[in-house]
Amino acid sequence: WWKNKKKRLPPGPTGFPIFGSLHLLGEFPHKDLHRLARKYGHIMYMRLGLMHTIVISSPEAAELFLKTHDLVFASRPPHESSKHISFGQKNLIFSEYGVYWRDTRKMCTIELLSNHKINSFKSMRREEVSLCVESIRAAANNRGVAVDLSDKVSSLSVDMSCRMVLGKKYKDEEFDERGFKSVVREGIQLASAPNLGDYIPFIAPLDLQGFTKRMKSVNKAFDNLFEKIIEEHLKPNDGERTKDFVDVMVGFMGSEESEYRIERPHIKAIMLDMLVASMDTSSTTIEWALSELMRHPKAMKKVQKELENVVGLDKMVEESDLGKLDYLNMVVKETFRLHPVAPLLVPHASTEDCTVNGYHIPKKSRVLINVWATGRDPNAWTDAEKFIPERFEGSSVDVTGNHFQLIPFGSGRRRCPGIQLGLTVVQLVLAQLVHCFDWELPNNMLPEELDMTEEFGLTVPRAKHLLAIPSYRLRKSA
Ligand code: HEM
Repeated sequence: WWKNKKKRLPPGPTGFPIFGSLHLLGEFPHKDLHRLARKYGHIMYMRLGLMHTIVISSPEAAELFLKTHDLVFASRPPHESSKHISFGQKNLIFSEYGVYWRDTRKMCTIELLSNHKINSFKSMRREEVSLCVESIRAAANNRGVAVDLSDKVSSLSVDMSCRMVLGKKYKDEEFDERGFKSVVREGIQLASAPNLGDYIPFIAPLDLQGFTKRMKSVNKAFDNLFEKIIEEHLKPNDGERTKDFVDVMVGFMGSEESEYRIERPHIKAIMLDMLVASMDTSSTTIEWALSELMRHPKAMKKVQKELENVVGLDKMVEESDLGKLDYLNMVVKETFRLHPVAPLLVPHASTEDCTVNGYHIPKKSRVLINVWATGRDPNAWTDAEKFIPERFEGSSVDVTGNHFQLIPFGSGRRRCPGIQLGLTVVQLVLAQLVHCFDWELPNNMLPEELDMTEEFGLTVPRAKHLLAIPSYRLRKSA
């Protein structure tokens, strides 16, 4: 402590013994940290519990941590929920920087998330999106009745993720008496709830919040399902089935790598990663994009006009159309800017002492990159609080991690490996829902009256479900 004090840590609030500054974080930590950064600066130090925590709040600072010193900050801190839910933190998302992380990431990137693999699921996506459109079209026959769009989009996303990762859709009753979606939700909720054990490790075994018991129960439910699925995948494939993620991973089972051997717990942890990482991220973004379009009818009309010109009212959108939908892509970028799915990314951790911008950053610091703040930085964005997709007209700024004012997928070594898949799903579903239907808010609600309150979690969705009244707009033959 004395040594660190002499070495000039970044500025930040002084906390209490043991708890540090945990009391400063409320319901929306990204907003609290944004407020604190305005006072203390874009590289801020605070102690959360016993943990050194560095909070980054500007594009320039993010570049220093994710590019200039990327290697030092490419690890993850220990995480209670990954330990208990994700098979001993053997997952990719939370694994420490090292050989295991590098090899599993390579396997996922090449074997599971490559363009070739993503394309092999194109017809599955078309089928599932069509089913969703059909169910909304049926609802549209009851003129004037609102559908729960949040629910529709979330179910679509769950079904697509299950088919891609596990090979088929799982009905709630095939899982556990609690049902598949509710156990996934419970897992996600537990993973994002502030767990005192993460901040004050020596009290973790006391399980004062009762989280560990619930996490073990969630793990048990997944374990049973995943064991069944692995067994099914070990049987010879009759050639009818498209090779899914589990097929690929089962192929690696038992393989001896230099420092570890891939066994069932590793595979189960990565299966869970892929499900969680693909389910809520895409649906949350689609939900926010639809909400913004409903609040901005001119932008909605502009997207529909573009779709009319590029696709036409005689047919639905195909994935091959997506590259031609310039304005739709600007809407997606603007949505990521204002509503990043993971506003603090996933915590990074430093593997050694490091000096950044003259500040001492101790080894094993947690680093939180506040992309909710960088997306609103007034030095990088004009009228930063306003939804203006046109700001991207003629701009080279994209979301892939090269422009630090917009990094909803992170940047550097720990950048999201599912960007291509995530973007495809978001663009396709959004385009289809806006192309096939006109949307009206219920109860004569004015666009500006739509509640945009967030709910903080592992992802940050709308607090209240988005309800809207559809009317089918394609020609009857479509
Ligand atoms: C809209 C969609 C998505 C968004 C916004 C998103 C965002 C993110 C973010 C912010 C991170 C953390 C980056 C960091 O720590 O610096 C991440 C990591 C990750 N994402 Fe995504 N993601 C999306 C879709 C997906 C999909 C579809 C998959 C795969 C099926 C996926 C798999 C992963 C994995 C495995 C990691 C951990 C990478 C590592 O730690 O090395 N993501 N994602």
